[in-house]
Amino acid sequence: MSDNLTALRRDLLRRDALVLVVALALAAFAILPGLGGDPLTISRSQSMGSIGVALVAACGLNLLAGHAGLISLGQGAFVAIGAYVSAWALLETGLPWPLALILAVAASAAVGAVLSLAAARLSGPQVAMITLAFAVMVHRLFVELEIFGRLAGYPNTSNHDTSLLDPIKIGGTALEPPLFAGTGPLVMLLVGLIAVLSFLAYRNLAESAWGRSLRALATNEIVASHIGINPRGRKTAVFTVAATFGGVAGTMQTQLQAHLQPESFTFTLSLNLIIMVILGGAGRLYGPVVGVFVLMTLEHSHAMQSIVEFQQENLSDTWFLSEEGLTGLLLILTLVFLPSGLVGGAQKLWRRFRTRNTPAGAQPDAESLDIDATVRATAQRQASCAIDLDEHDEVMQLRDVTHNFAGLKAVDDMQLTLREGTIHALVGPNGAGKTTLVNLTTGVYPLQAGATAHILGKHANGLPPHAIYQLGVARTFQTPQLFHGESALVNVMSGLDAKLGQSFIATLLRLPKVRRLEAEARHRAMELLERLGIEEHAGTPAGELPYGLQRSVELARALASDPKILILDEPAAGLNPSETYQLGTTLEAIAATGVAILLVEHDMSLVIRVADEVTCMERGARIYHGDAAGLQQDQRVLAAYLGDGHVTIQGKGSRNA
Ligand SMILES: Nc1ncnc2c1ncn2[C@@H]1O[C@H](COP(=O)(O)OP(=O)(O)OP(=O)(O)O)[C@@H](O)[C@H]1O
Repeated sequence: MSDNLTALRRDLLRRDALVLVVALALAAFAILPGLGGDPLTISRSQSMGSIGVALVAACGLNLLAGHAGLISLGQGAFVAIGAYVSAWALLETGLPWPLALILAVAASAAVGAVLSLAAARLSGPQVAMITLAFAVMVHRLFVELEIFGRLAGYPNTSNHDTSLLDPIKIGGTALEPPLFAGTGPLVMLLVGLIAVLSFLAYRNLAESAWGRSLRALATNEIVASHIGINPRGRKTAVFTVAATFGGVAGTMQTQLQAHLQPESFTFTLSLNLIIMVILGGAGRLYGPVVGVFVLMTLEHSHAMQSIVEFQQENLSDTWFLSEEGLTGLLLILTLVFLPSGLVGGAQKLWRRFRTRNTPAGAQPDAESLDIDATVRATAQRQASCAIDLDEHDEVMQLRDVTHNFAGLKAVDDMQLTLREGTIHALVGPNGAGKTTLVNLTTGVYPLQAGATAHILGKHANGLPPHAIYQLGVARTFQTPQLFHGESALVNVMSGLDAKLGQSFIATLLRLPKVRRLEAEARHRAMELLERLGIEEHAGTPAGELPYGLQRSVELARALASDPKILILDEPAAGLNPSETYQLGTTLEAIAATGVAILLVEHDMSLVIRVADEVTCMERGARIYHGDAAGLQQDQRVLAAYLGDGHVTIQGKGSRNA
């Protein structure tokens, strides 16, 4: 354990050091040439400034599109709003410059929040469409609005040699816009500083429980809501955050250009930003940094222009790909050959290199046991330990629950009670309605009028999955639903993130409390992995783990929130006998800590071995409720489920199920 923790700590320190190096490199890139005394050339300032602007906008976009999976084609519109509103506020309102910039960023954020109210209801291509329409609308708005000078731009002057914007002053020193004064190192200082601070804020969000929740949302909304994330609330938040980064980029653009033209903010800007994110690696921390530098270097080094000229000279001077066409081609090639972008591709290579050079870790114990003999021996030992269910408090009561799917009665007037510290098995033939009942219990489907659900003394009718999670209910799924790109450790951490109670501002600033909670969450997740015997796989991406281990990671994630009620949907499916036996032992150990377990399962040897109480369903209705011994004698159960040839296994039994 301590070795693992030390390795984790070392890994964290390495990541922190890398962030610091990147931030310093960004700062040096933006600031040093200006402070060296050499006047910045106009084109140099333009290149460096535009890289800073694009970086900030792309970082925000990566949170939205890369981490949360909401592809936005409208990030350029928020840059436009930030730029125009900051120019207007500097010129017209007489506000001190910091307030003028804050006003502009707030305007972008507010518009983003309004747009998110619509976008948060949607997903996938619909979000892309809505943001595309928004980008076109905003561009047209700045083309049409008299106050912003229409096509002539803003401020509306034909004399572009001097800026109409009052230069920003810091301590009496004016920050001349470099395009006009030719140098403007202080402007570059300000722009560089904003870029670095924005990058750090982006990193703080991405590398936190908040960032993990975005990636969970992107992978599977239903699963995310079962680990306490409110999908709509989180989508609204990330939309607003991305718009805020866009607004910040816009205020930087104003400082660099001083004269704004609508043509700088066409849909192409939004398209370029999403290309940068995808090229660098959507959802990867350094994706936007790499994407912005590569694409902008290609543009500013005139490499693109050279390729266009090459085509014209050697192929055809009428049929050739323009610079924009080449950028589009780059996007297509990236999506086809490098879907995880340059950073993702490099990480994959690195992992392959490391696995090749690391001795294989111990595999799970595949030693085959004589399960039948073991089960019978355990069952006989336990038969004498029948428990008195009345001594265990009820923690969940479901009454009169019915659910129809387009005329099919999947659940028919079901009753179910779970008791603290006991295992209640829910069995029945395929299609009996077990999973539907679980989904009704955890809020995936609403309960019909007349049904009641009480969970830990609270009325739970109408509560969505994330609210049911907060009551103390955790679940697993019929097929393991892990976040495949994340390590096993991060998957387990995500199970307790919603309970950490980290505020957004504290996360943004990475306050000491956040760092402490993050370390504790890691520690707790490692403990759980160790408890399930899979700690050596902590750093492996969940998607690369064998099926049985994925089930264990999912169980650890469910346990991470310290649930009072644990619902497991066919946890033994796909496990070998040895793994199933270990699972049974684990479930008994969990129940012994006071957790109520609802076990949906077809493996009768497991059910009979561990269940204190059994409910059998057929065609949506309850046909049996009692102990495991009674289940095997019940004529309806034998006819509908177990079959006449069922060999009776002795189980735990209970005195009054
Ligand atoms: N989303 C859905 N839309 C329509 N019908 C559904 C839906 N989900 C389940 N059903 C139907 O409802 C019935 C109950 O299905 P459910 O998955 O709850 O059964 P189950 O007991 O969990 O089965 P299994 O043991 O195979 O998992 C089945 O007839 C199934 O086809």
